[in-house]
Amino acid sequence: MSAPFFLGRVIDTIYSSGADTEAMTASLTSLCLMLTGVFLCGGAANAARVYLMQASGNQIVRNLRSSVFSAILKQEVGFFDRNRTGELINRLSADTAMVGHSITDNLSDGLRAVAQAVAGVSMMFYVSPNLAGFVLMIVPPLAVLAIIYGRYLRSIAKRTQDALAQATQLAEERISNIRTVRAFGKELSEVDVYTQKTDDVLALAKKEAFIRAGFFGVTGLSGNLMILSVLYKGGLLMASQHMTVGELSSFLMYTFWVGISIAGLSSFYSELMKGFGAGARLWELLDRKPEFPLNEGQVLSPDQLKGQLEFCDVSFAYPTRKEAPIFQNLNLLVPAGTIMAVVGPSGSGKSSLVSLLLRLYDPDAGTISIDGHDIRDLNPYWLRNHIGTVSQEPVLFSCSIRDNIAYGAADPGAVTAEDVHNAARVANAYGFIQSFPKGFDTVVGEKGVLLSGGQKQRIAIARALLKVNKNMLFALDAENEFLVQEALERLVEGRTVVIIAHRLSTIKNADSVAVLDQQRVGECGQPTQLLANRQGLFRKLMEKQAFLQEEQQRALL
Ligand SMILES: Nc1ncnc2c1ncn2[C@@H]1O[C@H](COP(=O)(O)OP(=O)(O)OP(=O)(O)O)[C@@H](O)[C@H]1O
Repeated sequence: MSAPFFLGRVIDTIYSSGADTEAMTASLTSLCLMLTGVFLCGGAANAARVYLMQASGNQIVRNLRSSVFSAILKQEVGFFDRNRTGELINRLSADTAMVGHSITDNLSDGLRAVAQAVAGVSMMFYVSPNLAGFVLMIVPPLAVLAIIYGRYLRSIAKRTQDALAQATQLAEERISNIRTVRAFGKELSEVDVYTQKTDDVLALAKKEAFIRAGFFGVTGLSGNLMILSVLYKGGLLMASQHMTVGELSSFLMYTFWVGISIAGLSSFYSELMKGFGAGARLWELLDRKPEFPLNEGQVLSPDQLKGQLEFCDVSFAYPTRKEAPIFQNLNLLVPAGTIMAVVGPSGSGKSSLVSLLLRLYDPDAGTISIDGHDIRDLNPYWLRNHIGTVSQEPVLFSCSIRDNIAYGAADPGAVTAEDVHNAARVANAYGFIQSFPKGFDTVVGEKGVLLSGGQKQRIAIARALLKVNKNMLFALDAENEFLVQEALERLVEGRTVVIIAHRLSTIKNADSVAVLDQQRVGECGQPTQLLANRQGLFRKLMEKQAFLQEEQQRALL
């Protein structure tokens, strides 16, 4: 707005200088050329500013996303019991985008507004320090108001992102479990629940719009007040001959200019505060130290690792349910190279035992050791790499069967097609994979939903095979069909195995069996010996278990 004014002043100066027409034309031409240059340079500088801010902004968001993702993946399993997937996904996508916006596009516009305001205020002081001092008295109360407003906006942005995370959490859970939702015919009621959650977001957005409108109203009003004060005080100064008409009119122009800059600054400040609010949870995530390290600690050499496993006086309760102990003074010894079947009623803690062995959680008391080394001293990354697991419901990723199997290897990129085929053969998976039109390139769907339970297990066995290490331990919880069982037997040959057993046939193949009862190992010994004890826990459990076939029931009697 001040550019034409500037031009007018310059032309005025040239003509009033009394120079001859030729010189005037020459200076006017050079002035026009200079202004064209400035104009073009200004365009180029603006383009460069926008491009650089966008490019660096995208880089910042990318770095932020990757740091947040890395911080999430480093957390201990207990963290994931407390924080839900959809919520974390929301942090990773929506919160980072908001922070990104507030420090990129917005920052770029903000910097321009700051530069404009500084230039405008400087010119005001240049033209009349006296009048500028008077007009800018409005700034301190405006600044106080801005601080209060900023705090409120930050907290509302934080609450909005939290509400959005809740809605995303619900959507993620229902979409990823659509089969269950559909089986219960809950589609419509779920839509209602989701809409309610988004209503919370809307209510907060309305509040934000209201408070923002109020602040913008006040900043607009203060711009007008500045103009009024210029007219009032400037009029007085002019009357007392302390100011000329030209000075007052140029001062007024600069006041307009500063007023516009303040509007730009308000918008910038609002977005920045929203970004700070959205970022609060991100900084919390980034600063959170996992309860135990991921890749620190002792690493055993292959000849040190024999595979003897011992639970000694272990007491444990899940972090989210400290009041409900799962184990109390549990003791269990699995000699190297033997198979230990763990049995017990549902909820007795069989899977929890495996979680402790993998150090997904730490016991509250007692120790778990491998070849005499407390697993808390071992590098968790190394430990998990030496324990093969196949669970009852293995989770596959939504990529090809080949990629799913190769995932088991330390370096999936180095796995050859032959390695994958061999692993599939040993795991009894080769036949069914080849029967698919796309063979090993078949995509298995999210969590492997496009495969049957047994097929998933056999692919999981092939995946575990690629992780095989000479003296590895195994924790198994999968045995429901013959082909799976046969594959498992090949997988575990000669290794220390803890198997969560559901079938008598599996138990009979084990060297010993441990019965979990009342938060400890109630009975442990050879399966045949335990079966012979009619009053024993194992015998009673076997008699009770519905999965015992009639034939086996008779054999027991
Ligand atoms: N992540 C968790 N947080 C809190 N409690 C849990 C968690 N996982 C399991 N539990 C609780 O721990 C107890 C033991 O569960 P666990 O899964 O180890 O039993 P299980 O013997 O393997 O049962 P099942 O034979 O039914 O699979 C149960 O009461 C369960 O509710």
